[in-house]
Amino acid sequence: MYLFVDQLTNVDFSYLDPKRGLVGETWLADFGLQGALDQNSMVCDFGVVKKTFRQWLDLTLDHKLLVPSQSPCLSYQLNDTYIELSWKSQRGEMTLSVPESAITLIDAAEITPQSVAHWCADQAKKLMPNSVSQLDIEFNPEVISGYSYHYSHGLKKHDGNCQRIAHGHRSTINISKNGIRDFDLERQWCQRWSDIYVGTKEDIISENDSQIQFSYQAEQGKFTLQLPKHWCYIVDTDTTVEQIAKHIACTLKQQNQQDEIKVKAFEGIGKGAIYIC
Ligand SMILES: Nc1nc2c(c(=O)[nH]1)N=C([C@H](O)[C@H](O)COP(=O)(O)OP(=O)(O)OP(=O)(O)O)CN2
Repeated sequence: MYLFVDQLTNVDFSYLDPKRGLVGETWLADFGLQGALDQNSMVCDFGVVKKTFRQWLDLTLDHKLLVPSQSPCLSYQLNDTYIELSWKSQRGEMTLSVPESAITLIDAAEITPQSVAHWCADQAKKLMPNSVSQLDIEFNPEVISGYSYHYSHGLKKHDGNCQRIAHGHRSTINISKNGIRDFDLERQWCQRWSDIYVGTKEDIISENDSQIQFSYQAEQGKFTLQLPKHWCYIVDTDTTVEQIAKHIACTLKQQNQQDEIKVKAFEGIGKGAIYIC
């Protein structure tokens, strides 16, 4: 018998890519289980399936940086409970030092929905009863009819995992001018923010013509990230979605002073903030 749970949860994370560098991403997770029926005539109780895999994905992928451990772009070392790594992509080089818990090493040459699903199914199969003979996982991006952008960031004041300096999202945005959706502005913003690191000015500890280094101490430890300047967009505030919506709206207002600008900024899927000015 085959049991499925579509869109069991979604995961928000960043990953290292050989061409794009640091990429913020959001995927929906579908699960499938092949197995014999138990004494309750079930392959496995839906409640158990959902709770088990949601918790496991929260611990393993959500708000983490996924690193393909077999990639030639990667070099890394573990120092006690910290990981230090360097990533040489076609777009430039990035270095990072973070608590080990902020990283998941995926045993693959590249991060793709398929490689991560394959790795996760291997790891998570043992969480199911022996009567389950096969676990299938599929990751898919949300179907977005308009434009979207991929961003990474870290919220040093967050008391949960959003404090990690390189986690991210794939998000859409709705921009209206005087009550009418302006798809051209949405396109422009999403092009500007494709594969961007949105950094907070006060977290910059050094900067030269080509590189920016961010560092902060948060509850989980010290986070340090050095990136090519052209991967970054710097704001004066924290990078919560509330501040992002406000920043985008105010920037567009400066260029369109006679108009009312409304920005509905998403953080991942189905949530975000609205700012009107
Ligand atoms: N009001 C806000 N709350 C939170 C923000 C924010 O910008 N404004 N941001 C975050 C983090 O950036 C985080 O990445 C959000 O992801 P999310 O998946 O929603 O995190 P949760 O753990 O809260 O939700 P789960 O569905 O359990 O993963 C956090 N909060």
